[in-house]
Amino acid sequence: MIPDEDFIKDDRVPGPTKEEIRCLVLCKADPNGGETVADVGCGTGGFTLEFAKRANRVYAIDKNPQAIKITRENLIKHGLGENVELINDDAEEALKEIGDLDIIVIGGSGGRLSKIIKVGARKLKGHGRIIVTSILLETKIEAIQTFKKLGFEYGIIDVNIARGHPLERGTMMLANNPISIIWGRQR
Ligand SMILES: C[S@@+](CC[C@H](N)C(=O)[O-])C[C@H]1O[C@@H](n2cnc3c(N)ncnc32)[C@H](O)[C@@H]1O
Repeated sequence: MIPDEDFIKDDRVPGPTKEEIRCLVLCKADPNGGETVADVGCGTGGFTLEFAKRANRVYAIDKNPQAIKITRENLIKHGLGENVELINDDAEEALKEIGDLDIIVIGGSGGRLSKIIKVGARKLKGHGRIIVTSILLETKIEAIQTFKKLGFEYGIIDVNIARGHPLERGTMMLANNPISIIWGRQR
């Protein structure tokens, strides 16, 4: 897993998704090397880089051109990118244009989550899965409701991570913001 501090960051682009959360998303996505993956709302490329190392092909999609630029820079910094296509477009439009997918990770939806999941679901191969990360209560409810409507199996975890920070007298545990991971797959 790539440490958070090894990513190039930008004030105009949120991310990277914290290392421990990337780890759990990979666990739920369970890539074995042969998959085609879409990282929807790639931001700084947190998921894009991890999947570039573990899947066959990755589409990194973001509507913010600065996010695409930073993701490209992070791929280059880490010697990755040969199997990555960067797409600067809105998620729904981009997903319509690309081929079949095994894994879709959604880290940003701009209030269009339900639509994005539905468009993405049409591209999923039989065993395909969609993983959503969410900091908003409303987003996780929307994800679950959409998976239910699609007849998908689904699951959710809330993750609260506290990292140890060394102080003079000991180690202080500092909490990160809680985040939810919601996943769905065809039955
Ligand atoms: C929280 S950031 C994702 C961080 C990323 N997972 C990382 O590790 O750097 C969310 C991103 O989603 C993008 N986004 C939001 N709505 C979108 C949409 N409808 N289509 C494409 N990108 C979108 C934003 O531009 C932003 O860069």
